[in-house]
Amino acid sequence: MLVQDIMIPCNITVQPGQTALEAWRIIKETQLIGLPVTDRQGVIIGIVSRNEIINCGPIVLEESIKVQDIMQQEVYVLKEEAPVSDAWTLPANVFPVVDNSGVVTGILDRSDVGHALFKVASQMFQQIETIMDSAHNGIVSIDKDGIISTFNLAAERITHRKKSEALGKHLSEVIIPRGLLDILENGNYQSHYKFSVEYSSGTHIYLTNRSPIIENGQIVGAIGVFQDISEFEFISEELSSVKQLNKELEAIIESSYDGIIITDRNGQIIRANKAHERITGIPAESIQNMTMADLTAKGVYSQSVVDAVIAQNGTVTLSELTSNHSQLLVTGNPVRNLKGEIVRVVINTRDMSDLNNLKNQLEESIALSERYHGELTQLRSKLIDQPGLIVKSIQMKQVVEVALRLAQVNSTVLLLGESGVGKEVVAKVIHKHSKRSNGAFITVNCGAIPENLIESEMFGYERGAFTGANREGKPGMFELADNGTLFLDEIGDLPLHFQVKLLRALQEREITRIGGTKPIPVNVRIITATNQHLEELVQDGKFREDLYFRLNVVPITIPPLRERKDDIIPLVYNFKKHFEKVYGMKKEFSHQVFKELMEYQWPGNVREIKNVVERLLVTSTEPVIKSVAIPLNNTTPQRQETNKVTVQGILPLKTAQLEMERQLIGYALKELGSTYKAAKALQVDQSTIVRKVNRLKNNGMSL
Ligand SMILES: Nc1ncnc2c1ncn2[C@@H]1O[C@H](COP(=O)(O)OP(=O)(O)OP(=O)(O)O)[C@@H](O)[C@H]1O
Repeated sequence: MLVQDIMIPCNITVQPGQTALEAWRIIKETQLIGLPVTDRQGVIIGIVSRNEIINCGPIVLEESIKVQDIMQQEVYVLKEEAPVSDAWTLPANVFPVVDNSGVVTGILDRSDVGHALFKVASQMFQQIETIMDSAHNGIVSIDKDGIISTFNLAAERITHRKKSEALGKHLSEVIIPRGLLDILENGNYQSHYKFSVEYSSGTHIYLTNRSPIIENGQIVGAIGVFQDISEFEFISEELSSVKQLNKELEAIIESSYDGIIITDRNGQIIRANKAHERITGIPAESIQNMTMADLTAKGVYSQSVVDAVIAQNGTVTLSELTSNHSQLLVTGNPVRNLKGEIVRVVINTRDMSDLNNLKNQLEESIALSERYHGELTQLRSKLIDQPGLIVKSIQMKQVVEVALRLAQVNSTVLLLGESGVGKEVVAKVIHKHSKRSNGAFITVNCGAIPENLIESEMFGYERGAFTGANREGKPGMFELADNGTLFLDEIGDLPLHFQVKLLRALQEREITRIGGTKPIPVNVRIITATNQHLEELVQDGKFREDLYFRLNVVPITIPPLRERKDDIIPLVYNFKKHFEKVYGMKKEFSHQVFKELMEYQWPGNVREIKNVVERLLVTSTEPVIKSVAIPLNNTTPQRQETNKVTVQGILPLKTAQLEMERQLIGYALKELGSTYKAAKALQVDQSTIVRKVNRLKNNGMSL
């Protein structure tokens, strides 16, 4: 606002020599608040104001009182175009106003200046309030006592408190964050300060700038501008997850072995991966400026899959043969906007030549592996097919396969199975296929050696070691089996006192002959066998646990014949052929014979089959044997068969006793296969059988 806008226009002036009364009359007539006093040249030299004339009282009515007597010489002349605020700062109540050439054009009253400035201030205040209310950010100001003095519309919206409720109240009664009060105390400016407030509806995050209001160096209040950025925070989180997603997508596209290009609906290429460069030879950078039409023009593709996708409004797969004879499978997938319009096409290019090569290689590998498999099976069956060894059932094949594998290593093997199942046969297979096959295979039937002889049998003795010993001394089984295999059958019958010695020999790999002082190193592979339950013997204290663990390194269980019936007929044929050769005869078995043999439970297992076949061949007079004439299951006689012993003449009782024992024990051993079983069947101790067998041998009688 300028001086000319609020001045009272007037060009009347008075001379210093004019009477005060004259000046009073002019003021009264014109209603002016004062008149400028000019000299003869028209220069303003003072001012007479209405108040001053009145203050002079009745004296002004006297002719002698001149203007110069009552005028104020300290006069502040204002230019028409000066801002009104200039007048406010000057110490005068009436101001003469002049134009640019210094001619008096008006009079300005200080109270008009005050009114004008107040009006301007009101307008400005109104404007500031409008500006504050139109601000998106909440604005709150407080005075030095924390009383809210400003609270704009955005603050209303953000805090859900009415301006009318907020103004004049202490800040802590209106809003939760009290940070503005801290500013009153510390006077620090706080910029971009983030804080969150928990509401029942959820958490809101705010960003605020707070600053103190300072007047004359004193904090008189504080103002805070704040913004609810919960939405931005959410968007920012969304944005970073979208960015992450974009990165992942890029990584996926780049890691694809297939070529991938993305175009807009017009075929303009937006993106292509490295694999596409590998397949087509067009650098991924230069392809960015191309279209699908360019690629077809270059002969990379014979037709545009983008056009096909647009035409068919869906996924399209095309088969392409490139100029360098690569076969490509090109699939275009449309990407649609919310309206369902196609906006992008993602093209996957697969080089089928690689796949075809791989397919061919795979087929070749399969053929090769089938050939190797066939050869392996042949080799395996060649290995399994040992002369005189029948391995037809799956169970027995598994046993022999394991045995062949174990032949390659030196582990101690424990063969488990009923009497006559073929434990010794399997032990021999292991030995025969091992690196020790050139060494000896020594079998020791632990149950057949008298307790007092076992050590000398196993470890040998030096000359003169004991009475009755060979003069020259004798090597034991360990020495005989050096560099070969020692098969310890019926290991469960080993006397306890010898078990500890055997364990030491196995651990130290050396033995000491009886009567000897020097240990003899031996390189022997130990295979043991038993038809007893060693764990039970261990529990009963009849077998040392440490020896049991030392021997039970690799156990192989040979199933009984009744559990592998597929072996029965091949075994029968095998033994038939064998005994026909031995006895020089040829006979046939009827269907009935095979049926009976198949149905029988074979408690004596393979050994029993062997005996039965021999018996059938030698006892039958017919060329075709019609049935198994002898009772098959007569292997474990429990009844007293008194009529089985016949006396045909007189002979010494001792001789008769020996002969009876020879026949009976010999029969039992042949039928049942072990001293253990024979002892059980004859209802005596096993040691009795062993003792009697030795007595018979000592009497020159063979079993
Ligand atoms: N698979 C087989 N093929 C041919 N003959 C076999 C087969 N299995 C065992 N035999 C024969 O059966 C008889 C008994 O076999 P072997 O002595 O190996 O049995 P074992 O289990 O060791 O018996 P024991 O426990 O009584 O010592 C032997 O004459 C052996 O040749």
